[in-house]
Amino acid sequence: MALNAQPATNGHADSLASSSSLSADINPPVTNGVNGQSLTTRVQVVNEDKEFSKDLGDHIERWGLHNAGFGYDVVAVFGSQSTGKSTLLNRLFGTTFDVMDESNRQQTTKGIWMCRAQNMNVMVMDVEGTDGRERGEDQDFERKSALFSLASSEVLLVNLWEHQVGLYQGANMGLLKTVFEVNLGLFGKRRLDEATRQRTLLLFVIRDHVGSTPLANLQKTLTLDLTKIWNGLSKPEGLEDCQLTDYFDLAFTTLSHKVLVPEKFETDVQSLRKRFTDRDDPNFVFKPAYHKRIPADGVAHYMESIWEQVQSNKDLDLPTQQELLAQFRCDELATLALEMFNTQAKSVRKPVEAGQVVEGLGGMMQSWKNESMARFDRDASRYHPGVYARKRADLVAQINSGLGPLFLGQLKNLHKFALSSFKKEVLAGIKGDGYDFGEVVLGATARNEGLFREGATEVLLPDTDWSYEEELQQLSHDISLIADQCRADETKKMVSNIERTIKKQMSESIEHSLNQATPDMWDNVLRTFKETLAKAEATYLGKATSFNCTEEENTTSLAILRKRAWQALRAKVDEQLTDLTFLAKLKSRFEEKFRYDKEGVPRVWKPDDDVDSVFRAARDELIPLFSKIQPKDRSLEFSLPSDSDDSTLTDEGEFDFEATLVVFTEAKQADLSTRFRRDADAYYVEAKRSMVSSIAQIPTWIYGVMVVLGWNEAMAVIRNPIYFLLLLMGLAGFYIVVQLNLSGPLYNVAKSVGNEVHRQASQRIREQFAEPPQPQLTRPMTNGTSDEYEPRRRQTDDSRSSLYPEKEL
Ligand SMILES: Nc1nc2c(ncn2[C@@H]2O[C@H](COP(=O)(O)OP(=O)(O)OP(=O)(O)O)[C@@H](O)[C@H]2O)c(=O)[nH]1
Repeated sequence: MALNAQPATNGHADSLASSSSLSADINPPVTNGVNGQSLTTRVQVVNEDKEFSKDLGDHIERWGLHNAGFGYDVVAVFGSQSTGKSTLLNRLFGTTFDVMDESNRQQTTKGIWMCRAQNMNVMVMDVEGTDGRERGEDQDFERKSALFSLASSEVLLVNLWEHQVGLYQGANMGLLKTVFEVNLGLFGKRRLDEATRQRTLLLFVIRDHVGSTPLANLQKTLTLDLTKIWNGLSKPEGLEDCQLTDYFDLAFTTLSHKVLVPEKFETDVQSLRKRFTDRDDPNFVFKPAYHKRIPADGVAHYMESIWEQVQSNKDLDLPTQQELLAQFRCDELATLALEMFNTQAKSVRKPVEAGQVVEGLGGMMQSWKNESMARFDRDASRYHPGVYARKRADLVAQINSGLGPLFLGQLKNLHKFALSSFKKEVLAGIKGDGYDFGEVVLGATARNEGLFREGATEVLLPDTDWSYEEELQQLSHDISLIADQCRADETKKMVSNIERTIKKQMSESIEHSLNQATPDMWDNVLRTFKETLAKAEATYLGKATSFNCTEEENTTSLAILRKRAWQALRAKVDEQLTDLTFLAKLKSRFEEKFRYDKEGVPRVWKPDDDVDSVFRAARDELIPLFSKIQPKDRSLEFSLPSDSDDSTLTDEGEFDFEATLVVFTEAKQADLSTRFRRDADAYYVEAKRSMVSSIAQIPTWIYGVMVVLGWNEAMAVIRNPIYFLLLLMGLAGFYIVVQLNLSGPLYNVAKSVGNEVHRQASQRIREQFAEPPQPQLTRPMTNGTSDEYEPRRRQTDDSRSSLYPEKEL
């Protein structure tokens, strides 16, 4: 048979609908809007085939009790078949259970039904009547339903007719015996103390109370019967002396005859209802001690597992069931909380994976975690505390492990960001002049490590074993690597700058020394070089302290600096001693040596001078001097290790210092010598010629002859006053011209006058002796191509005849 869930539309519910007395207290069924169904929709929890409904959870949700926590109660009714149980429940709670049709008198309630009480957070269970005619001798269901109701309900209503009191069978004593027995099975296995012991209220409702036997008497009879049953039970070991009242509270009430005195019946129902609704009523039934402490959202699962246990005839241990329920529900709630967390965390997973530093990630992570934990705590904390604590710890661990990759990702991204920001800062800091490299690096390191630490602290959640120390150490290491690289670059730059300065400083002095080409030329060059290098090294060391360079780095850099300086010197020497420059230098130097004497006066070679040896000395002295860098003073010698390992800083191959000392190789020297000899030989020849010309001068004796022959003329000028006066005037004029420096202008004037006189004279002579002008020849008409030659031919022809007719005449 299928399980039912029916709204209150059954025709048998007319007795409820027609009840005017209840209408004042119980409002008409209200709907909760879920599929338009009534809040008082009932559900068959267990059907006739003893199958448990899968819909109970949905119904509890529909009844709006799902989130009630512990704020709900469960009441069940027991009693023989057709004793007005459903009628009573409907009257008391406004439920919609089926009521038997009077004309038919057939069993109506089959299995176990449940319905929510109207305007009350109460779940009401209508249990199939005992002594079921329909089930015959099937006592199994009776026992199982009793067990189930006892495990789930706080209050058990035991419904019986007044006339059944005192009877064993009629008063359901058999059923009650079963209840007591199963109760010992359920709760008796553990000796629970007063505080933790779960109690159940047995509320006996004596129907059709006529009034002749007062309630007190009926109560007494029933209590005696119950005690008798209890004492007759075989109790488990250790619980032999436990009393009925240790587990049950007994309460009794009567209801008047429904048919004979319906008004009185209604009044009794109303006052009984008050015991369920009015918390201030001294007989209020829903005492906290009766509550089974199952949160409302776990009721469906709890009841189902109870029924499974009951159905499979396994021992039912409620505390264990509660723990199992707690585990089940806590798992469910943890899954929900985790889903909620994952949905929230998903939004930042991508950017973090893509390498972005997500601002305020730690705050977000904490809030997701808090929200998810709050969601879990709200429902799960109502379950078994031990299970809840365990599951909570599991959930925290799961959430933390979900957040772990975000934490690590954020650390990685912060690392990357801090590293690149460090690099940028250092590069920006060392732009321009006047910076202290060490300070720039220290500042950038502190700032970016601080930045990382700040970001990492923000993302570090409190109740985790996470740490960012390792990543921070890695960052510091990477930063120092970059700083080292920058320092190496800076050092390189500095060495290059110093090298430039060295070049500038040495240049002029070296040029001068090489031009002088004195025997101590290399001494001067090396002295200048060493002084400049010493200054450069001092500059380097001064700057290197701010770079935080290590001793080793300084040694390497200085070695490079020395080598570069030496190479600069060599380059300068090479520049000054290119073939052409050197030949020119040789020439001028040779000229200087060969053509001028030590005082710089031009040499006049005399026949007895040893031109050849002077020439050879001048020629052969210079090339050896320049061919090797070799100072006269040995203390000025400079040396470098040939195998200095600076291949990282220069692109050059192997460095051989000794080779660099050689300016001209043997072959080069020979070549230069040959080329120079041609020029030098020319000077030699010139010197020889000048010797010859000096030999060809006027002999001295000629001057003696001239004095002897001119003696008379000189005497005549001295003795003649006119000649003498003219001589004096001439000398005076010469003196004035020399004193006033007029020799130049006078020379020019004289030259111009001379030129003019010469020109005039030439013209006169030409006029005097010139031939008469030639007549103009008419150019003949020709069409030939040789016009240019024609006049010349004619001129040649006519020269013999009529070209100058006057002359011929
Ligand atoms: N005499 C009398 N009859 C009643 C009383 N209450 C209900 N009845 C009648 O008893 C019959 C059975 O009522 P139900 O409420 O269906 O009884 P039940 O115990 O739920 O029956 P099952 O569910 O079949 O076990 C109906 O005809 C009712 O009208 C009452 O207080 N006194």
